[in-house]
Amino acid sequence: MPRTLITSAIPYINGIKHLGNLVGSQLPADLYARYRRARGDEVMFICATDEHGTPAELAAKKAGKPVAEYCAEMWQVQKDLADGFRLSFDHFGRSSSPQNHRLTQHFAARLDDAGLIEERSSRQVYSHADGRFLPDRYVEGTCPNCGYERARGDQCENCTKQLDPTDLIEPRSAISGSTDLEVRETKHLFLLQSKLRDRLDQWIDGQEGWPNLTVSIAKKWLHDGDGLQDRGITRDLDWGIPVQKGDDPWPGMEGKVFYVWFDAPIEYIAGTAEWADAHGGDWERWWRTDKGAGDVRYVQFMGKDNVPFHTLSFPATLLGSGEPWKTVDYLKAFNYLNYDGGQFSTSQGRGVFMDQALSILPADYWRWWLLSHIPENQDTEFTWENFQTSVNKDLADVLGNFVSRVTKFCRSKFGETVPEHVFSPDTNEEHLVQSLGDLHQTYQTHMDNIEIRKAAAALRAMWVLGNEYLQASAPWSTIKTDPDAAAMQVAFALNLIRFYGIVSAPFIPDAASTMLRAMRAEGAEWPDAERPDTVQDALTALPAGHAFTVPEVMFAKITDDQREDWAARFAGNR
Ligand SMILES: Nc1ncnc2c1ncn2[C@@H]1O[C@H](COP(=O)(O)OP(=O)(O)OP(=O)(O)O)[C@@H](O)[C@H]1O
Ligand SMILES: [Zn+2]
Repeated sequence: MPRTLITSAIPYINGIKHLGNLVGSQLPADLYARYRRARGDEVMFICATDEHGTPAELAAKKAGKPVAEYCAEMWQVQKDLADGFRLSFDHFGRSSSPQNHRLTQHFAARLDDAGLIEERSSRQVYSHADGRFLPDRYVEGTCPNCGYERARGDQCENCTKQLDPTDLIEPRSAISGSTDLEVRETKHLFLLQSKLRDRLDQWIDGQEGWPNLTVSIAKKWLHDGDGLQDRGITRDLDWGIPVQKGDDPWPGMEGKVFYVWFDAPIEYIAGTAEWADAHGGDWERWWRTDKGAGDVRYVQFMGKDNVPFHTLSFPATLLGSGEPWKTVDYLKAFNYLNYDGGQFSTSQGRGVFMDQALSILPADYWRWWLLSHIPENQDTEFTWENFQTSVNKDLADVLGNFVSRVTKFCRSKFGETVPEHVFSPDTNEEHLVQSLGDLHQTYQTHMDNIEIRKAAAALRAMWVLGNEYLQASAPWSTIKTDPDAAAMQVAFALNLIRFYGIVSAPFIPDAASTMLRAMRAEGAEWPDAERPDTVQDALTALPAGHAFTVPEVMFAKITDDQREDWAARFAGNR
């Protein structure tokens, strides 16, 4: 059985995620996980909260809670919202887990043994007004690379360059805004990424079929300017993974913790170990090529700003350890989703957030719009008009309407079972089988290649075919002259609902299970487009006499009043 390991960039703990975060990482990862499971793979789908670092400390302080307590609560909030969006993680872990402590300290020890860690006195920004060292992202200033004025000390979000706070022009404290900053000496561990540059370069060259966005970002930071820089991997903070060499103390590093970007990706592995401890499985067969992970295909999902960490920093940790760890096989990165003429922003509370979205509409409405408009090749924008149009057209008019018409018509004329009929395909049926077969093949290929917008377009086109078939065959007229033909048409259309229930499930899992439940066809298997006669077989799967029910309305249309109300309610900042 093929085995697929899937990870989504892990969401930071300090607040509820917006729809941009969702569509840039967790949601497409879920789409793919659901698809691979439907295709019969053994799947391990891991996500977690990213809990360390100053923003968590500050958010806890603001909430008046100890940071550990705050993180535990926010983990639950994020977990519940993930469930609400039907994100089918095998495990939703926490980067603060004991498993991650152990693994992070283990990797640091291995890297040190390999001569890839060096203790350096570094100069760090101390803020007199705040009475503390300022970690990277709490120093803001102008990017030396592109001139963006709100660059953070760890990275410029405008040009994606990884920065050190001391690189910034006109630095200021992001906590207090104070410019009364002083650079002080403090000792830190550095990962000698520069020594790994050639190995990383070869490793990237050895990858087949990586998307352009991924390769170009990686190559840029590998070669531009001075090339890949050594990276400080420790911080003067309280909340984090204590710096240790495996189980042993690290002399001189007392009181320091690992930098959040060092421990966060290791949580992909630790999250699998958490899963194993909770469920009694073996995590190493997913992660160690010497322990059975040789046949695993590992796919990562993330927004573009995370690409350097996943193509360079995390692989540096894995390769540098000298141990046979599984590295990523395919890395799917996304551009940004913007919100109504501007950017989504967690800090400014701009946009629609996951809890708000679910408070106004069920998950499938959002999943469909987000996935069919995912910022795959360029940034895209959420507007309420566009959202209303897509939902009303694709989900209500096309798919929902088809299911409703077919099931209600059958109930009124033949009762709630597939009518007795002889399958004698006429031109309409032959056309449908042919066209649906072609589209299904296209759909499957795009899903295999993780071309999400193209896959959504093919799925939508398959739904449209159902309505076209109904219009062309017109069983409500046929029944007056040729009841046998009408019975066959209705039976055919009921089978189409079952087919839609199967193939739509990765995108709209709730509506898909409504369709399959209504057709009493739960557990129906994916029709493999590669097999001959797949569609024809699928469209004759429900035999005469098979009972069904008429489902509740699957999708309500969004009214103009609702659209205006929501646009007003979610304008401005949270
Ligand atoms: N507008 C966006 N569109 C698509 N993906 C995004 C967007 N903003 C962030 N992401 C991605 O969301 C994932 C989770 O992000 P994370 O929780 O770390 O928040 P973040 O990157 O700090 O975003 P923000 O600054 O808006 O809080 C990351 O993979 C990131 O690349
Ligand atoms: Zn920049």
